[in-house]
Amino acid sequence: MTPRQPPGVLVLLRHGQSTANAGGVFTGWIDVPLTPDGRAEALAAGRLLGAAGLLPDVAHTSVLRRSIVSADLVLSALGRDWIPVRRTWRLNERHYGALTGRRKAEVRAEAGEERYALWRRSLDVAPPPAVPGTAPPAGDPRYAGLPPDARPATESLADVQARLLPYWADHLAPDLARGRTVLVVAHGNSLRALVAHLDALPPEQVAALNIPTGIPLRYRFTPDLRPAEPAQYLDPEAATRAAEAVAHQ
Ligand SMILES: O=C(O)[C@@H](CO)OP(=O)(O)O
Repeated sequence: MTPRQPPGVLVLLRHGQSTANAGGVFTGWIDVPLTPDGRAEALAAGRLLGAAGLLPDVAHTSVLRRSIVSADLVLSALGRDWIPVRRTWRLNERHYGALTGRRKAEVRAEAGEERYALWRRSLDVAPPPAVPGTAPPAGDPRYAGLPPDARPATESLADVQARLLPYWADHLAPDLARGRTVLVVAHGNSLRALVAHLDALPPEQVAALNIPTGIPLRYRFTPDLRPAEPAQYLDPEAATRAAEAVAHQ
């Protein structure tokens, strides 16, 4: 029997700061660009990966440009623009329903602290659905091939997990099983959904989980693709500070 290859390393990265992040706006599936600071964060993430000797063999992004451009910047900083990159709507940010495009401070004042926290961080509560035709995927050609039952009007974090886990099983896990270093550049809530799954977090820990922009999070695995140790941010102090800032938005 040939011995199994040791699994590869997974690096999760939330895109750099977007214009909506900077403006305190619920983003979801809106396709906003990075700010200049966000571009700098992505380049710095590339340098952190290089310093840690983590050179991606393959990358995966959502179909939203803040993740696409962040991945491009990371790979260019590493001189690895040539690796294969796959894009999927399954890594998109959580669809924020009727909150999409609204200012967070305004929603919090209207809905109250408790509902605001449930909408942002609970596992099961989805925001109210978007009025049909007012938010992507409506009218956006990148989603033209999505079947009607995969076109969200809102999503809870559990809904995000349900659409993301097939991608983990079909693409991310097989890349890792082949020993590849796998870079996933995605979003605050799609990464919360993946981390909650990988770390088997109970709902109360999911509610307290915040992912900072632009700081790589490294996972090493056992042969059956369970985390071999707690995942590590490549800049832990900056990650703690930035995650607290996200929590208090
Ligand atoms: O607006 C969003 O789509 C997300 C991530 O930016 O925000 P939050 O951290 O409130 O879930």
